[in-house]
Amino acid sequence: MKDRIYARAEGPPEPFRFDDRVARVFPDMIKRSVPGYESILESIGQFTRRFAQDGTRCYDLGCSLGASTLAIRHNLLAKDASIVAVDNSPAMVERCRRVMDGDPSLAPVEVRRENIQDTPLGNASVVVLNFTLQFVAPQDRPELLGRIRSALVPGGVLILSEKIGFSDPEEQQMITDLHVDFKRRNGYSDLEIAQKRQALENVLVPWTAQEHRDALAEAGFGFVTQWYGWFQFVSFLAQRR
Ligand SMILES: Nc1ncnc2c1ncn2[C@@H]1O[C@H](C[S@+](CC[C@H]([NH3+])C(=O)[O-])CC(=O)[O-])[C@@H](O)[C@H]1O
Ligand SMILES: O=C(O)C(=O)Cc1ccccc1
Repeated sequence: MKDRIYARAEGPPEPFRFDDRVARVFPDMIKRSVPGYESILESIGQFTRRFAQDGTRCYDLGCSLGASTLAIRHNLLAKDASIVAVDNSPAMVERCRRVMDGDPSLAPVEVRRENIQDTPLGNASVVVLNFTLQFVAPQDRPELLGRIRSALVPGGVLILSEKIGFSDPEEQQMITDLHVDFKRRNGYSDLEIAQKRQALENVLVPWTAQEHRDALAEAGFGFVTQWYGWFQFVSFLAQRR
């Protein structure tokens, strides 16, 4: 279904929430808003093949409708491995469960409706935060990254995709303008783009790439690389050494 959530002017928009209205149009919304989204999913599958270990768990934190969960599931070659997908939005979790039930692959998946800040984590070889950490309050991010690092087995990885910010205002403006062009080309009107930007203010709080690197190092990840970047949408691969 097509995303028309911000198509009409109805006064100042409410803060963005992952409610039923968003869940219904989410695949269309994320594809038209995040450049390279589908390539990132493909790479999450590739990383799962390389890093998932026998007898461990893979976590998809902030799973929405389970697109990353399926990328993991379809590439989970490790023996006795299972998947835990977590999201705190009832509308997303309900739909995600249906997606998993309708998928024929055999790897066991548990979908939990929980806050990723208190969901239990352990014996993990692959953890995915695909555009989720950006919605956690910045002051709470270090603790979550520390818990993820502690839950990983040696050699285990975190795939962390985020919309980042830039400390140089000129760079921030240029990248924002290029992203607006991208959204326009994907059929969003200037009104839709402006209203969504307002709705996301103080809800999606971007860190800079350096803030991400510092927090990952502080959490104890021994290796970090930014393997993906298109405009302000980037992804890091961080490994427990
Ligand atoms: N504290 C939290 N606890 C649990 N869930 C949360 C929390 N905060 C946000 N969420 C959930 O994180 C998801 C973020 S969308 C992820 C896309 C997906 N990863 C994908 O690969 O398609 C990204 C985006 O919309 O830009 C939403 O479903 C929220 O309910
Ligand atoms: O649309 C945007 O401008 C974004 O930053 C990406 C996005 C995609 C889906 C939900 C929230 C934000």
